[in-house]
Amino acid sequence: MSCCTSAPIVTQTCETLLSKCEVPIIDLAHMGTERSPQKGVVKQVATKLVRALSEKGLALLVNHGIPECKLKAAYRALDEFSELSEETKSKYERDPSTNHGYVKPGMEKFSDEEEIRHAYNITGYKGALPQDEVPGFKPAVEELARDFKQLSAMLLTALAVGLEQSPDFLLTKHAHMLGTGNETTLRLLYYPPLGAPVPGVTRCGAHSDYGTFTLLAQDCEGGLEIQTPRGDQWRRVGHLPGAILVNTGTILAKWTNDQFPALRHRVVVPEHCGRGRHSIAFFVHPNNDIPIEPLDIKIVKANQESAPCRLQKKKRGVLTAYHHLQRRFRETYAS
Ligand SMILES: O=C(O)CCC(=O)C(=O)O
Ligand SMILES: [Fe+2]
Repeated sequence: MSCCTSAPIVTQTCETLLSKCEVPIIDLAHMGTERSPQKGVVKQVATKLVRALSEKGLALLVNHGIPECKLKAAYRALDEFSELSEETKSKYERDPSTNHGYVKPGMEKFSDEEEIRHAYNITGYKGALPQDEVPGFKPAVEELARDFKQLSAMLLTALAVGLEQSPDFLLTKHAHMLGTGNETTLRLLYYPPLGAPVPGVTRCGAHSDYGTFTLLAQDCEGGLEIQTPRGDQWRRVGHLPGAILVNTGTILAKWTNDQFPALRHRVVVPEHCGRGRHSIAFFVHPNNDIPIEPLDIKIVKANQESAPCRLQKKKRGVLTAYHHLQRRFRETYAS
C-alpha cells in the first residue's frame, strides 16, 4: 500500500480551508454512547454541529472514536482487491438492486471527464465480499461499518438536539442503518497514482452527496475540493491527520429547506506526482419509506432570528428516501 511515510514529501504551498482556519473543528471527546450519552457534552456538540453545517456545510470531527489502524486496514484491503484480475473483480461487481459491490473505474461518472477510481460499496443487504481472495477484507469492513454506524447515531442525536427536537427525532428516521430498508453505505475508495494531471482525466467529478450526511476519512494525498456556496470558487479542504470530515447531503438540505447546504465537492489529481489516494465514505441515509420534504422545525442560527423550515405547503408527489436515491443513481451510473 502506498503510505504517507515512505514517499518524498512534497511541500504544500497551496492554501487550504484548513490552513486558513475556515473549517470548523468539532471535538467529540466524552460524548458517551448511544445508550448512555453525556447530555451536557451532546448539547455542546449539537450547537457546534448546527452552526458548522448551516454556515459552512462541513466540519472536521476529532476524537470520534474510530482508530486510524482500522482505516488503514480497510485501505490495504481495497488495495489488495484492486490488484486482482479483472475476471475475479467482476465476480463482485455492484448489484444495481442493492448498490452493494465493486464499482470499477469509469462505471460511475459525475462529470464529462474520465474518472479513475476503484470503489467498493458495502450495504446492509449482505452482498458478497472477497473473503477467499482478500482474507482481511471482511473483518476490516465489518468493524469499520459498526464504528461508523455508532458515530452516525451520536451525530444524529446531537443534530436533533441542535435542531431543538427530541434526541431521537432523527435517529428514528434512520432506525435501520445498514439493515434492510435503509440505503446507508460504507464505501472504500482507491484512486491509483496517475503521475501528473492528464487532460480530460480526474478522480471524482463535482457532485453533492445524496443522503442525510456523509462521513469521510482520507489519507494524506489530498485533492478533495469543495465549491463555495456562491458557486464561484473551488477550495482545497486540506488534511487534518486522524480527523473525519462530515458534510451535508441533499436529504438534510431538503429537510432544512437548504438552510444546511449540500456542498458540491470533487477530487482532483495532485499537481505533483501523487502516490494514490485512499478514502472511506460512510453515506448516512434515512429508512427508505421516509418522505423527503421540509421538516416542521425551526433552525436557530447564531445572531439571527430562528427561521421556520416549513415554508411551503405539503406538495403532492413528495419523494421517499428510496426514490430520491434511485433517481440520483440513474444520473451517475453507466448501464
Ligand atoms: O474520495 C473522496 O474523498 C470523495 C468521494 C466522494 O465524494 C463520494 O464518493 O461521494
Ligand atoms: Fe461525495
